[in-house]
Amino acid sequence: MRQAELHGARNYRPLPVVIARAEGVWMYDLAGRRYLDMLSAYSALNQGHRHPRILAALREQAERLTLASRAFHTDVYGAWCARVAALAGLPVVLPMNTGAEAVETALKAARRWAYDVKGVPPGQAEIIVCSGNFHGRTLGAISLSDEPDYRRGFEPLLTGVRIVPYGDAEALQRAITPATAAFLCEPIQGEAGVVVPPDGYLRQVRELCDRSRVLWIADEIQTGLGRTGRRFACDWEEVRPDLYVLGKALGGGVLPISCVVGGHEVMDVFEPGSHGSTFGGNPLACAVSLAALEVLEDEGLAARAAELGERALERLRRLRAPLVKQVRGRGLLLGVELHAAARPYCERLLELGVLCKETRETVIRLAPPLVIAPAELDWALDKVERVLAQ
Ligand SMILES: Cc1ncc(COP(=O)(O)O)c(CNc2cccc(C(=O)O)c2)c1O
Repeated sequence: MRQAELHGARNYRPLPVVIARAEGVWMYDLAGRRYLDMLSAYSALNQGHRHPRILAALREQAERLTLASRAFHTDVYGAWCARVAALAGLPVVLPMNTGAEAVETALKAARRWAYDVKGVPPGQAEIIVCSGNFHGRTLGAISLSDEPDYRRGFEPLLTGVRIVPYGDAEALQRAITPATAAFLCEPIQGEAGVVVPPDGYLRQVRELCDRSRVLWIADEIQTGLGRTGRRFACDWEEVRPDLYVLGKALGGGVLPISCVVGGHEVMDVFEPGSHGSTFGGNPLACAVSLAALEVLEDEGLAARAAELGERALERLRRLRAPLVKQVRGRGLLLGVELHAAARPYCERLLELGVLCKETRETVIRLAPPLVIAPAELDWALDKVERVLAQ
C-alpha cells in the first residue's frame, strides 16, 4: 500500500484493504482474510471473479493470437460481432475498450448521423442528457455531466449539450429541437446513487424519439448484461434503443472491451479512417467476451439477478432503521440511501467481511456478482442490517 501512496495518483479514495486474490464472489487480502464482494468492480464482474470458462478462453486464445490490429481480419472478431449483434437485436457492432470510449463513439455516430442523414446544419447538432448522469471520465463524457467535481478545471468542454431532469419525459419533449441528434441516458442511473426512473419512462422516451426523429442511445455499461434482472435494463419496458453502449461485464471482469451496437442507418456513417482504436476488437478480448456472454446465458445470470434481487430488495425494505432514507434498485443493482454519510458504514462492513462502496456520499451500493449463492447474499445482508440497525 505504501508504494501506491508514494507513486500512485490520488484520483481514488480506496477503502483500507489490500486485495491479493479473488474467486467467485470472494476476495482475499494479503493476510488471506476473505471478503464478500458487493461492488463487482462497479458491475464489471457480473460473472464473478476469474470464472473458469472465461479464464480458459483467455489462456486458449493467448496461445494463438492476442493482437493484430484492425488493419487485418482476425478469425474471432467476426464471431464476436455476430454474437453481440444477436444479443442486442441490432446488426452493426463497433468495438472499443473502455466504457467512456464507447460513449465517445456513440456521440460521434449521433453527431455525424445528424449531419449526414437527418440534415442538421453543420456544427449545430445537440445531444440531450439527464441530470445526474455518469458516462465516463473523458473530456467528451464529462461535458455531458452536471457534477461540478467531474468538470472543474478540465474546461473548455464540448458544447451542444442540453440537460433535462432524469425520468421526466415532458422535459425531454420540451428540450428537443430540429437540431437534436440524440438523447443519451442510463436506463437506471448508477453513479447518481442507483436511481430508477418512473415506470413507463423508457417507453415514453422511445415514443418521443421516434416521433421527433431523435436517436435514443442507452448507456447500459453498468445496467446491461443481466445486472438488473434482464438482459438489458431496457428490457424491463420491452423497448430497444437505437444504440446500445456496452462495457464492463462484456469482458467478464478479465479484459476491458466495450462497444456500440446499432442499426445500419446510424452505424454506416463510419467509413474507413473515420474512427478506430489500437486494441478495439482485439482477438484476446473478443475470445474472453464470447466466453463471458456464454456464461451469462448458460448460467441464467439475468434471471438469477431478478430473483435474488427481488428478495434482497424486499428484505432491505423491511429494515426499520432511522438511518435509512430509501432503498432502491432492480435485480442485483441496489442502493441504500442514508440520512448520513455512507463511508463510515462501508468501513464497518469491511470489518465484518463485506466489501461495498459509497456512491454520492450517502448511498451504499450493493451489487454483488450475479453468480452469488442465496446463502452468501443472506450472509452479506445480515451484516448490512447489523451495521445499519445500530
Ligand atoms: C453508466 C456508465 N457509463 C460509462 C462508464 C465509463 O466506463 P469506463 O470506466 O470503463 O470508462 C461507467 C463507469 N462506471 C464507473 C463506476 C464507478 C466508478 C467509475 C470511475 O470512473 O471511477 C466508473 C458507467 O457506469
